[in-house]
Amino acid sequence: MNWDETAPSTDDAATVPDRLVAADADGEETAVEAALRPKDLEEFVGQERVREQLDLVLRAARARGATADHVLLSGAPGLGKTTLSMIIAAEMGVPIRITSGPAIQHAGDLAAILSSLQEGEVLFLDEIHRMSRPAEEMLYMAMEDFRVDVIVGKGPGATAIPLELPPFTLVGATTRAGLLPPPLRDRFGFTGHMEFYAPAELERVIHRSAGLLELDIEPAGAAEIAGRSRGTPRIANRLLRRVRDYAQVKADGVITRETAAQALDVYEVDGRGLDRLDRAVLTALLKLFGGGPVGLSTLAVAVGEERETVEEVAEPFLVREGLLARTPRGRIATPAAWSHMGLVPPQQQAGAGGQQGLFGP
Ligand SMILES: Nc1ncnc2c1ncn2[C@@H]1O[C@H](COP(=O)(O)OP(=O)(O)OP(=O)(O)O)[C@@H](O)[C@H]1O
Repeated sequence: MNWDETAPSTDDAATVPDRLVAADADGEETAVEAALRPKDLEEFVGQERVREQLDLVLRAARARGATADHVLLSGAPGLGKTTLSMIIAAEMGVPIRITSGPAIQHAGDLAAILSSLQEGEVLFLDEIHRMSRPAEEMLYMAMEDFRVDVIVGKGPGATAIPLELPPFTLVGATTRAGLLPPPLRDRFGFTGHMEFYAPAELERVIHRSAGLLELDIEPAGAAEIAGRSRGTPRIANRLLRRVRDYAQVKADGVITRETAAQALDVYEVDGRGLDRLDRAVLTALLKLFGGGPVGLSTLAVAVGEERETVEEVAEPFLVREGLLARTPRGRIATPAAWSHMGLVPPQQQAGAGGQQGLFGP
């Protein structure tokens, strides 16, 4: 494998340092993650539809003795896009080159990578939606005709020198498929959308990782971690490692439901996967603003965080979980938010004659 660069795989979103439930990989995690990556489609947990479709695409290409079609993988961070790209290369028996959109600032950067690919090689382009425009245009031709025009010189004297490329498979990954220009999207032969994982699937991921790390884990312990992992294997693996530390220091090393729950309580990741920031946002919304509606800026000031942090780091998960809603009048808490935080909505406290809330009595 060949790493062209190791730029962080975050979007432009605000980040909170050392957040245990962040879906992006932190710098030191890469090596640990590499050890836990499934090596083939058989080992890859969940994503049944994408897996089945991809299996057909790869088998057919192998049977024809051809290079596999270009593949676009979309989905949130930490769901396994990089892992799947490595599996594609492994299944096809070819090497893989890994780079990312932000690392390719000039068309020349891309030309250098493309011209050094081996025949059949997989080029994994993470965050493909963040590539520069000239590089993107060069990629169109490379994907379609396995050829690029390298521009030599400047101004009226500039000439385009055509460069033949070996056939290769581009695997593009994006958190936002909608941001890709249609001409680029159309050049992929197969698009797979990665979904968040069901708790039972995360349990399988956790058992598999526990096996590789030689940990003693009970099924109920795995279920407890899975329930707090926000549908994301990367978070599940990270929580597992923290629980392992706790079990080693505070218990006899065995990961039971109790050990897992106690460990994750220490790390302030609650039963539903909310962390300190998520809970602070909900607490302010419920206790200070009666469940809303309240404007984002006001909510951010109340929590003592930047507006972007609340909007980009905390809110997406709270919205996904059905705990918070964004409305034109501001943020509101849902009934589920009140019950998750163990609080009673004001209209219920006031009894039947009390003020009618947004969700009725
Ligand atoms: N389906 C899966 N089965 C088992 N483990 C998985 C699966 N998907 C992801 N993982 C594990 O989760 C971790 C993160 O996966 P990966 O790096 O592939 O995510 P990603 O979608 O590429 O994230 P990013 O977009 O942030 O780069 C890896 O350690 C990998 O082992």
